[in-house]
Amino acid sequence: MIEFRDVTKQYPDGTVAVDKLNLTVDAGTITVFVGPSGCGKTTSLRMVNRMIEATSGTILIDGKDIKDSAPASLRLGIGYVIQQAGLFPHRTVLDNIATVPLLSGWDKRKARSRAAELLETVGLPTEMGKRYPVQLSGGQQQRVGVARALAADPPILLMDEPFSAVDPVVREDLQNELLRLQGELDKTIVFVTHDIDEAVRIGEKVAVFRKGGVLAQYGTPADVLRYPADEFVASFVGRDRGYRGLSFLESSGIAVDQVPTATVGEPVSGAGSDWVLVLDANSHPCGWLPPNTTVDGPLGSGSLVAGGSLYTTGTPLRGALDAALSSPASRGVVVDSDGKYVGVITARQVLDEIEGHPESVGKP
Ligand SMILES: Nc1ncnc2c1ncn2[C@@H]1O[C@H](COP(=O)(O)OP(=O)(O)OP(=O)(O)O)[C@@H](O)[C@H]1O
Repeated sequence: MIEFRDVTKQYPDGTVAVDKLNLTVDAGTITVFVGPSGCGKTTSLRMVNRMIEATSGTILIDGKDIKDSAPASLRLGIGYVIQQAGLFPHRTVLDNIATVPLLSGWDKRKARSRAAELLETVGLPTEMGKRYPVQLSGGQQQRVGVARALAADPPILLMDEPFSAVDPVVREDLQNELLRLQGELDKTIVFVTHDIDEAVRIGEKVAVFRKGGVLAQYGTPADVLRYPADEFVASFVGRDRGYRGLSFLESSGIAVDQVPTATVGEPVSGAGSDWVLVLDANSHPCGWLPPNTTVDGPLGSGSLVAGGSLYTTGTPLRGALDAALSSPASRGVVVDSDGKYVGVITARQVLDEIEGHPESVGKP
């Protein structure tokens, strides 16, 4: 657990970067500091490992004032990941990852074998260990940066805009990877970003900062989206916050309808005036047959119109709305957790479900 108690940082030129910050980061969670540029996120983060010293106030880690630990020994328990990974260009990937274990006195063999293990943990092939950072893509470098921060198995990980230099697709991969890793490692992670989408995606708690290093709101992503504390937070999280909030609204009991179905490889009995949903032999949806399509003989996949996205029961309603809106038949296909067809829903049904939900988005 990390506690900020009345923490203020004023730089020598008089800039107050962080103003009386009070906040507790729970152990084993991902807490995201988010806010516009210059609002004190990085300064707050770097005060935790004493790369920046607070002007006043106290920071406690597991109840212990960080000022009572020498910065070098404090940092052994705190991994640090920065934008563009910050790898040493003249060291191989393996030696980059082994940096902290070597500094802590491990022998070279043990440090390298730990590094090889970590490459795998972050989803990179071991052969990559021999390469130099310049021979890796941006996303791969970021993974190495994460591996390096994890090398000494620190309980705390500080991540400063770690994924902001990669393209959106790689970024999503890295976010998923971080969530997967956290499921296994259970670290206390503080993650800085200026991107609200990233914040609500990966944060269990989100701290929204405003200019002058003032904490505007601290809560779960769902709370920040549904009940922004003030106008600043409301405008920072954006006008589509209602739609984003659907990410947190789940429905296990949404009522579904049925449509005519056909199976690939079998004859279609009596094409009618409605869309026909085509399934494979295991009941997984493959696509749609438009109304009044005649099929001679067994149904091949060539005559199908691609389906929209699928909605898995029990997952957030945002997926249900997307399935309904992206379906050529104007009905979203609902599947169970094994991907088997359950039924269909219209956008209207999803909206009715949202409106009837006690936690409905935007309703206090
Ligand atoms: N060494 C410094 N000397 C003086 N002012 C500084 C120094 N470092 C940061 N600042 C100022 O402190 C404020 C907070 O900066 P900080 O880097 O913590 O913000 P941030 O929210 O992380 O911003 P960004 O998203 O742009 O990185 C800014 O106004 C910045 O200009």
